[in-house]
Amino acid sequence: MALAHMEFRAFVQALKDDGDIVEINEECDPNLEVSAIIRKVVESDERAPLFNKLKGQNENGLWRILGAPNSLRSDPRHRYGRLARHLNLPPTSSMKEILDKMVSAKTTPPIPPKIVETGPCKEFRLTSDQFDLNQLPSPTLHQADGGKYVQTYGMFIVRSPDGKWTNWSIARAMVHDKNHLVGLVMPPQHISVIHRMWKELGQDMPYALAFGVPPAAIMASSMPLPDGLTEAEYIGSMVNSPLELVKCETNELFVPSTSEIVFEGTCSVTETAREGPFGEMHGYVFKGDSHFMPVYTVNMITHRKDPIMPVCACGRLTDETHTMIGPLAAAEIGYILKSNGLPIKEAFSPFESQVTWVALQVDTDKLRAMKTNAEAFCRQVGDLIFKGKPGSTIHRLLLVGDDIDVYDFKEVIWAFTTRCRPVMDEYSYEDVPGFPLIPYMSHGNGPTNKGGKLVCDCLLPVEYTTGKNWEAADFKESFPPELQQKVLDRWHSYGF
Ligand SMILES: Cc1cc2c3c(c1C)C(C)(C)C[C@@H](O)N3c1c(nc(O)[nH]c1=O)N2C[C@H](O)[C@H](O)[C@H](O)COP(=O)(O)O
Ligand SMILES: [K+]
Repeated sequence: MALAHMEFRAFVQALKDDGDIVEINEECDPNLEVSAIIRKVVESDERAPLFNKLKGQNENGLWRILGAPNSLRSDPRHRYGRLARHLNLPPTSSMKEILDKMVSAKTTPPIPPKIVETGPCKEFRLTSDQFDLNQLPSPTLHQADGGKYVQTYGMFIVRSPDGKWTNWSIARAMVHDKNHLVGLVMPPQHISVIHRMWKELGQDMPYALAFGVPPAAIMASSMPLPDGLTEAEYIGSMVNSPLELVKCETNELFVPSTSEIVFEGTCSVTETAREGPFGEMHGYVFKGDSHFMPVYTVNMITHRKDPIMPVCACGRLTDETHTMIGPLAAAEIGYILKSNGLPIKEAFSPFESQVTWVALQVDTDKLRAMKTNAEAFCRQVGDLIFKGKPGSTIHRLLLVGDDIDVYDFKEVIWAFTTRCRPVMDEYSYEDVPGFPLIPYMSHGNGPTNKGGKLVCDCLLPVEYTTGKNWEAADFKESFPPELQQKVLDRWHSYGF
């Protein structure tokens, strides 16, 4: 068996070994029952449900479902254990260690994938007359959804027409009919950039949609890595070994050879169909709210025996859209600011902000050495992030001092509510791309795709000049260390 971060089935086994899976062997209905269970799981950080028996499963077990593949564990010591298992890190890893791992390949040479002749994903092949996506256990995830969202944790593989850039990313897609999907393809995402390249050529875009890919790959698929970067070689470098890919049957693309399930086909550059609504990452389904999006033809399905389809039943906290989209964007944002010489130490997207904020911990010694001022510094940060793609899903950047742990929301919200004077300490951005999935954008008062962003200065003026001139009125800062130690040592003998 391969290592968990390199093969999905090994990953599922690792979760079982961690006692982090509940196997459900009684038949469940992919129409709402499965996602109701997953929703209850992710709203209570329960163990991940593996549905072994589903209505509509075919004679080769196509397919089972693993819900909540990358959500949180309730034990605080292993809170991010499922994410850690995606990256071959210890289950006790912190979010900082996980995100540091995700940016580690920025400074190591890419390791191109290795092409292999065949692999487990080729055990079964179904041509389009041999399957019906409506008969297979495609799940309906929220009762007001516009369709069966079969694609929520698979990896789209698309390549520029000149073959130079292969992009791996997650984007949602629902069943359109027995052999078609319709999916969200929206700017500035790379799948949309590459789709437009094919559209200019007047040719439909070949794609592969691989489900149950190496966990390290699905993490990078959800990260806004630079334009033109081929995730396969970034991941190879990150895990320090080449990914093994095998060629598709019906086009020139390559998929991870151990993928559980692979859909192959072309994405139309002319034909669109109604897509959505979908219970999305900010926790809302707006009834009847659909838009015309590109139609994907599924020409072939290949799969392993008894394959497992990973499913993210997204919505309110805390699921994969929160543990991945915000934090991975924060990792990229932090990297961009540091590589532009700005004194940023840590970057994180708090779940409690529904991952619409990124908190940036500032090295205030370095800040003071810059002899800058609040407006200039905040504008420098905002211009770098809000005008670029990695910041596209983020609407508030909070600058906080060295004493604030950005991975702890209690710390972030304390600094925000006490050090950032509303309006005066906030720098607005209206002439930048906005994130249309946030309800105050899609169903708000202003333009859907533009503006609504702020840089919030949660640094007090002294932090720019002479440094922190206060003590926190708390146990840690308002008592001499020896007294703190004495109290801790005697805590039980006092009677607590
Ligand atoms: C982890 C994860 C990420 C995403 C999504 C989901 C999950 C679970 C869905 C559950 C399917 C919900 C949907 O909102 N979804 C999604 C999406 N980006 C889109 O353009 N469209 C989408 O429908 N991302 C985020 C993208 O994956 C990242 O922004 C990534 O950076 C994109 O890659 P690239 O274009 O930067 O290469
Ligand atoms: K990506």
